[in-house]
Amino acid sequence: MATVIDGKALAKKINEQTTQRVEKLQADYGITPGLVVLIVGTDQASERYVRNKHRTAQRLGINSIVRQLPVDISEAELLKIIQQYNNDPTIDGILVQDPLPDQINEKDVTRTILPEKDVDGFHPVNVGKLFIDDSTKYPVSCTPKGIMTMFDEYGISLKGKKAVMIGRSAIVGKPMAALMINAGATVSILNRYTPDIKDYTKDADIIVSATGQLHLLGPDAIKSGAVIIDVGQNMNEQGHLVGDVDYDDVFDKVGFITPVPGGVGPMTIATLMQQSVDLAEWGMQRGK
Ligand SMILES: NC(=O)C1=CN([C@@H]2O[C@H](COP(=O)(O)OP(=O)(O)OC[C@H]3O[C@@H](n4cnc5c(N)ncnc54)[C@H](OP(=O)(O)O)[C@@H]3O)[C@@H](O)[C@H]2O)C=CC1
Ligand SMILES: Nc1nc(=O)c2c([nH]1)NC[C@@H]1CN(c3ccc(C(=O)N[C@@H](CCC(=O)O)C(=O)O)cc3)C=[N+]21
Repeated sequence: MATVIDGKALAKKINEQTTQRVEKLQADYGITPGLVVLIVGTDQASERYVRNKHRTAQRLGINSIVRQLPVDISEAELLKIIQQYNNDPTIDGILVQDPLPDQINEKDVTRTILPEKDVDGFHPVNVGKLFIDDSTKYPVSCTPKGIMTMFDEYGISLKGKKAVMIGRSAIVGKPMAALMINAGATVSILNRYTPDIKDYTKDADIIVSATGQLHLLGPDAIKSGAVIIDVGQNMNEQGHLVGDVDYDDVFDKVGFITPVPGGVGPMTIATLMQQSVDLAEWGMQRGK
């Protein structure tokens, strides 16, 4: 029998802790964590995620600012806006929502956000710290970090495990692989050119899938008792939100599985809130 990893319930628990931390920062130091989300253009899915983030932040007592920018904004203009928030002491975290239009080079954006305000953990300095498993405090991409919280909560150890990461993006695949390497797993990172992903997935103890491909994994692709973490957000043939994995078909075979919706998604948002407060606390400790 599979255990469902209930991301929604765990997110609620994390959000309660975050609320208490926000209250304490306010009571002890008169500080309210500030998060700014910049969204370029009017991608529907992006707008929905940003709305969710904004609502959650407000509920938790975080000062959340959402700025919708025109789809034809120049890169120079966007970088200037980021600089303004870099210099704004009321802002602790800056997030620029993916995807960005073609005229904007994502890496320029990533480099411009101060590492100390990089709530997504995308800045090269923070990515470098993750790869060297640095012992200081630094932000990490929220989706992979939230998945590590899920492993922890459900007593899933990575040490000595065979883990497969399907996808190699800067937001999910690479940082997730790094976290699993740091936790002692043996990690394979697959991409669209991997000739046959089953060669890897059928032996894996842990599979994290972040591809955005419907029906990527069925029961034939997985080992009995495997842990399945489904990051994908896809619309199926019936117009429902589903993951990369055929959930119902694999359910009886797996050990643990995250549902979509209600798995990784809510944990991404809870981790973003948690990390916004982390940045505010760390800033204060540095004597910002
Ligand atoms: N739940 C959440 O909180 C979040 C969900 N998502 C969702 O996760 C999915 C991935 O997002 P993101 O990482 O941003 O997407 P990207 O498009 O940046 O990356 C997708 C990755 O999947 C790989 N891939 C695509 N098809 C296959 C295949 N058939 N076999 C093996 N690898 C494949 C690509 O390979 P290649 O590099 O070779 O092109 C790429 O590395 C999306 O559905 C997105 O909506 C994303 C972020 C957060
Ligand atoms: N700079 C940046 N940082 C991000 O973290 C980032 C981004 N850009 N661009 C887009 C992706 C995607 N993403 C999601 C967040 C929450 C859900 C989520 O809450 N999903 C719900 C369903 C929500 C719904 O109803 O659509 C669930 O799975 O239960 C999904 C996806 C963050 N992203």
